[in-house]
Parts: sequence; C-alpha cells; structure tokens
Amino acid sequence: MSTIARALTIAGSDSGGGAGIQADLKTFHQLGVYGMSAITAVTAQNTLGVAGVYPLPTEAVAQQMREVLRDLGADAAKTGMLFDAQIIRAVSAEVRDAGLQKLVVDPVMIAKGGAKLLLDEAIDALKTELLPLAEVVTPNLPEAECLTGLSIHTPEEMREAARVIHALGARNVLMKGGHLEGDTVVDILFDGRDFMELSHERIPTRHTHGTGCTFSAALTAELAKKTPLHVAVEKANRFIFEAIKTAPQLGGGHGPTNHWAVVD
Ligand SMILES: Nc1ncnc2c1ncn2[C@@H]1O[C@H](COP(=O)(O)OP(=O)(O)O)[C@@H](O)[C@H]1O
Ligand SMILES: Cc1ncc(COP(=O)(O)OP(=O)(O)O)c(N)n1
Repeated sequence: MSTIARALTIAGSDSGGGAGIQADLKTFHQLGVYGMSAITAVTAQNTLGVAGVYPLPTEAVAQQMREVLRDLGADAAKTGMLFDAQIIRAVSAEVRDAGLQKLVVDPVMIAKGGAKLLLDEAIDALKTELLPLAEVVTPNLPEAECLTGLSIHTPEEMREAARVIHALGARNVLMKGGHLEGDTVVDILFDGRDFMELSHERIPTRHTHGTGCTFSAALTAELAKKTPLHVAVEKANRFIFEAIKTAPQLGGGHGPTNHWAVVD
C-alpha cells in the first residue's frame, strides 16, 4: 500500500508551461506529491498572451476525473480554468460522487493578457455549484470583485469580500492580494470566524505568469499531505514568494515562476 500523497488538478493546459495543468503538476511534484490531471481545455499561449482556447467536450473532462478517482484516488484536488457552465456542472457532479472533501477552487477567470478563461455565463454555476464544495477558494482581487460585486482596493475591503464569498458556501476563503497597490502584498485567509493575514514585500518583476495557479497548487499539495489548513496556507505563501523571487527569466512577456523553488 503506497503512502505517497496524491493530488488531482482539473484545469486547462498552458502550452507555455507557466500556468494551468503544467504549473500544477510541476508544483505537486516539487512538493513531493503524486500529481494527476483532468484537462478542461487546451490553450495555445506563451508569456506574451493567449492565442487560442480549445475547450474539451464536457464528457471528456468528467471521464478523466472518474477514471483517475476510481482507481488511483486523490487526497486533495484543485480546479483552475473551467471555461463554461457545462464543465463546471460536470466537475461539481464528479466531486460530489467521489466524495472529495479537500477541494481547492481557484476561480480562474481572465489571463494576465486579458483573455477570457471563463465565460460570463458560467459565473453563476461557479457560485452556486462549485463554491459550496470548496474547502478553500482562492480568488485574486478582480475575481473577488466579480463574485461579490464589491470594489476591492484595501485589506479591509478584502476582509469584507471574504465574508461575502464565505456566505456563498466555501468553507474557507483565501483572498490573494497580488493586485493590491503598493510595496507590500497581503493575502488574507478567512475561516468563517477569524482572519489570518500574510504579508510580504512585493517583488518588482514582470515574471508573474501563473502565480495564482502555482500558489493554489502548492496549497493543494500541502492539504494532500494532511498539513493543517493555516500551516498549508503559510507554506504555499512562502513557496510562491520564493518561486517569484527566483523566476527563470524566460520569454519576452510575463514569464513563469520557478517551480523548483525550495522552502523549508
Ligand atoms: N510581485 C509579487 N511579489 C510577491 N508576491 C506576489 C507578487 N505577485 C503575486 N504574489 C503572490 O502570488 C500569489 C498570487 O497572487 P495574485 O497575483 O493575487 O493572483 P493571480 O495570479 O491569480 O492573479 C499570492 O499569494 C500573492 O501574494
Ligand atoms: C490554462 C491556464 N490556466 C490559468 C491561467 C491563469 O493563471 P493564473 O495563475 O491566474 O495566472 P496569471 O493570469 O496571473 O498569469 C492561464 N494563463 N492559463
């Protein structure tokens, strides 16, 4: 009987390797977790932007999840780019059927260059079908604004938004503050009762492609290893900080982070 922790990512493929499925699997591997994937869409993209988006048939997504979960099993799973409402409904049904408890929902909506990775018509399904299944949801500020209708520019407004998103059914809300103005980046975890704030200096760099995917993958990996939630969030925060700091300086646009980052 294997004792290796297992994690499944349900997300889009990023041909450039910095975000999506590729970032998730590299991060799982680096953190000592066996990684599996259910691909929702193939994107043609590089560090300069997204040139094409090709969603897979809904049944192909559901079937990948079923085949993996009924044989190998998963200690934790995460979602990334889900693209449309049909895929969200199918993924939610598979999560429910498999009884997956440790689900990290990264509500990916728009790529850095502006390309839509989630259709507008899918927002409602994300809120009503998937968020209630989430152990943790990890919105960045524009995603949180879309989910709540609030305007968010300060840590105080992040706390307010976290309360609203928690009321949608996610058991914990991790607000990512990469889009805040200023020299300090603040991420905030809300567990329905208390807030935990994590701050670090802003690294002045354009190499931040896939930071949200990499952060949520690190969090998923830690949860798969049975790390308690608050510690898992701290470790994921340190991992993404180190990954941005030591980014490999690839590409002419927003380059990937360093998925070989080492933190204790
Ligand atoms: N320039 C930066 N310096 C340090 N940390 C950053 C920087 N940009 C993002 N982060 C961290 O990366 C993670 C993802 O942040 P964010 O940019 O808000 O998400 P997304 O990539 O989904 O837009 C967060 O944990 C945030 O703290
Ligand atoms: C296939 C795919 N999935 C997700 C993203 C966006 O990832 P994210 O981590 O939110 O990173 P940035 O938008 O900050 O680069 C993507 N580009 N492709």
